[in-house]
Amino acid sequence: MGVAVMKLRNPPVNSLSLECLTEFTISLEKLENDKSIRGVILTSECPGIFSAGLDLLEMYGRNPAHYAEYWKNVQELWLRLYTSNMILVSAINGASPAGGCLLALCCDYRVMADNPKYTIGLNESLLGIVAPFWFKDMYVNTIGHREAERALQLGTLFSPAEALKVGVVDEVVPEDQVHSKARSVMTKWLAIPDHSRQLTKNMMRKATADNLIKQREADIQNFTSFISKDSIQKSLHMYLEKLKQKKG
Ligand SMILES: CCCCCCCCCCCC/C=C/CC(=O)SCCNC(=O)CCNC(=O)[C@H](O)C(C)(C)COP(=O)(O)OP(=O)(O)OC[C@H]1O[C@@H](n2cnc3c(N)ncnc32)[C@H](O)[C@@H]1OP(=O)(O)O
Repeated sequence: MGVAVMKLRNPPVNSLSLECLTEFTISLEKLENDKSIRGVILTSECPGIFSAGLDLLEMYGRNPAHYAEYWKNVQELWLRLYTSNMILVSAINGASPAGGCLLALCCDYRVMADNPKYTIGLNESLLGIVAPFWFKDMYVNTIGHREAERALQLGTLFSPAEALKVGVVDEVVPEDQVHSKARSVMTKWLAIPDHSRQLTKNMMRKATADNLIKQREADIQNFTSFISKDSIQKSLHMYLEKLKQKKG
């Protein structure tokens, strides 16, 4: 039926390393250029984890040129996903913090597994960092200004039930039905003529995408100088240590 399934596989936690981001972008571009493909289901092959988000090791202890290169690729993937002409449905089968949530938010429809261990949200503030304006814009577009304002400041990671209530996801289903539900949602979306759906999607998303496109270079500079600060590097160090200690 012209649907591809993209399975994220970068063990152990599907963090979006530079290599993973690049591969993701290339795969997406190939699908976009393949006229037989009308929809993509985005999911994970890592048990219990959709994606741990951006790779912290790409943002910690590196040099400014590396940060700039990394951020350019993060922007590129986001622009491709957010403005894709294809129907994107995410089958969220695990934890989905920060950049993981960002991937899901780019989709046209989000189905999440009903497992309270899985959480989703833009938790950047918990790391001592700030979600960039285009992460924020997309959050506002999805859950509204008030909910986004609160969730961004608190760095809220929502359980599936909470995520459904606030609108971060569209549907929560038993874990063993996530993929079948994503397929049935896709079937419904495929019934809509592509040209009218694509024009409508473009109308809804263009202003948000353009907001980044017109200031990509400045955004890279902002990221690079922000992430290079000693205080921010210290916060990231502490967060990484906390992740290590969690293991005991
Ligand atoms: C007003 C002006 C301001 C200027 C603004 C400028 C804008 C710039 C701001 C910068 C914004 C940057 C945006 C960032 C977005 C992100 O995505 S940041 C990443 C956020 N991710 C997380 O917080 C997730 C952290 N991970 C977890 O919570 C857990 O690992 C998990 C729930 C995903 C899985 O748990 P579990 O299965 O128990 O595995 P762990 O033992 O915790 O982890 C295994 C292994 O993986 C490492 N790891 C985990 N996450 C990451 C990651 N994101 N990146 C790199 N590595 C990660 C973890 O440390 C373990 O490593 P070791 O085995 O100990 O080596």
